[in-house]
Amino acid sequence: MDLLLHADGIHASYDQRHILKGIGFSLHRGEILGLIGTNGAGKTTLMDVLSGSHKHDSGQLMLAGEKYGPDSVEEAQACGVGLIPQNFRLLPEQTVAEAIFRGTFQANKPHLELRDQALTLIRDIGIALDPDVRVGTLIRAEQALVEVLRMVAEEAQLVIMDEVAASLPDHDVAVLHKVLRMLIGQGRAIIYITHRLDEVRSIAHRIAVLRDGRVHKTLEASRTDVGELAFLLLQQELEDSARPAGPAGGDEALRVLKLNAGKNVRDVTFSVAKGEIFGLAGTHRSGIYQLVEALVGIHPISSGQILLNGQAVQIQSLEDAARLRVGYLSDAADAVDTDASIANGLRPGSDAGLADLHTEITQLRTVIELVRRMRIRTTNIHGSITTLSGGDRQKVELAKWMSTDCDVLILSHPSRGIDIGAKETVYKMLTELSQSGVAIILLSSDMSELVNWCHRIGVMREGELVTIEANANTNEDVLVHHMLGQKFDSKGSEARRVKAQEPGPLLR
Ligand SMILES: Nc1ncnc2c1ncn2[C@@H]1O[C@H](COP(=O)(O)OP(=O)(O)OP(=O)(O)O)[C@@H](O)[C@H]1O
Repeated sequence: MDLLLHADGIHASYDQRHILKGIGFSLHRGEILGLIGTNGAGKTTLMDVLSGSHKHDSGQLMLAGEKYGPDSVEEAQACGVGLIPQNFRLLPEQTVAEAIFRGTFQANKPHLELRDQALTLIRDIGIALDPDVRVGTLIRAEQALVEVLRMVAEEAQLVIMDEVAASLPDHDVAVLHKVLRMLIGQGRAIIYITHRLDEVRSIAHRIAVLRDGRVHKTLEASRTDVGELAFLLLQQELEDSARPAGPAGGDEALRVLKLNAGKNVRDVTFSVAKGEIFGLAGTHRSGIYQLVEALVGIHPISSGQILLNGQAVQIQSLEDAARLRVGYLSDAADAVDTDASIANGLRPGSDAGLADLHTEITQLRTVIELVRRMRIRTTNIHGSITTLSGGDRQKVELAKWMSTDCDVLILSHPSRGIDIGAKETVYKMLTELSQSGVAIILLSSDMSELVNWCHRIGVMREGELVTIEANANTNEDVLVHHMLGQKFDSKGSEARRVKAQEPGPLLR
């Protein structure tokens, strides 16, 4: 194969903190290199170096046989290197055609010409996207495809994808993978970062395991398995988490009665007990997001009732929800308060200025314990949240909600961006929280997570709650079947991501 990129002895740091400690690897045209590593291992830093947003201190990069070391994103782009970050940088008001050509030399062409070119690209790739719709109205899977098309329009030879599939359901991940295989068929190369080990095995040719700023090992994807990858990452076997045994059995904490919210939530009725973890599954257009947003007052309710501890309540804003002790962790990219320090982000109530010395010390002990337990990589808990890796920021946000005094806690994709080791901790903490009597509603696109973590799982499709499954009577395939409204048999969870090749709505 034709060598595209070679990295040798790459070192990089932030504020005197040595992050990359001599990275070496190579990448060929037509190849997908999976990159895995625990939170804070240095994956994003390495990608920032390659895509021109962070300068390395020493070491050598060669791209297509030439010395490479971009000083800016634009320079990297001109050399054929493009990055798709986890939080897409799309402007919601732009049309698909404008978004595809944004930042390219073609962006100033007349609208109709851009539209025709976008249509050709869309057709060549074989996906179903309307070039005239605004990107703000697309679901995340469609936005991911727009970002991929932007790479094609930029004529990127090396495409870097940083956790792009996080929080996408399996059938959308399968479509994305299909498009990526098409891109490498055209001679491009891809670096694919993910925390999902089954996914990386199904898409990558080789997998590089990054540990503490170094490439610890590179493996052929076809010759490894999830167990070996987990061991290489964590240096220990992954614990088998037991599925919740039996129903939660507490008194009712929340009851939702014939709730209607626009056309996306129709006649939804369910209840969640104290101490229960209640999962919610559904595609991006199923109405699950509007349902939870209606429960916390973000999305207006047209009719129906919400009862908390048997009392009917009106929740018209997030403030109402907080007053009624209903917490909500959304999975929106802008949810993290970037001005806060790590300690303040983790502190329950977090009004540090008013605390007496004793309270302050107790709170700091709690913060230090959380940092240790959740394996947050930091040398300074008073430093800004922005100095944390993406996964560690998510842990701070999650820990804050878990230590807030709520009766009902709604968590949307709580493990997004969190590595497999810390995921186990998250599950233990959620279990402890539910055992203390909190009712938890968990939205996830990861069916294994729902099955492993939840007492019962409700599935929404086309605005309706089509089933509520008791944990003991369900599995991932049954949930996907209800989500899509069609039979689905993956023959085992590890193959699920590879086999979900049914032409979904995204493919033509
Ligand atoms: N802007 C910054 N300033 C200071 N330190 C930073 C900054 N960005 C990242 N770091 C530190 O660099 C280390 C590596 O972070 P990086 O984001 O590369 O990790 P990662 O492997 O991508 O993690 P994740 O899986 O959580 O995304 C972390 O310990 C983080 O605290």
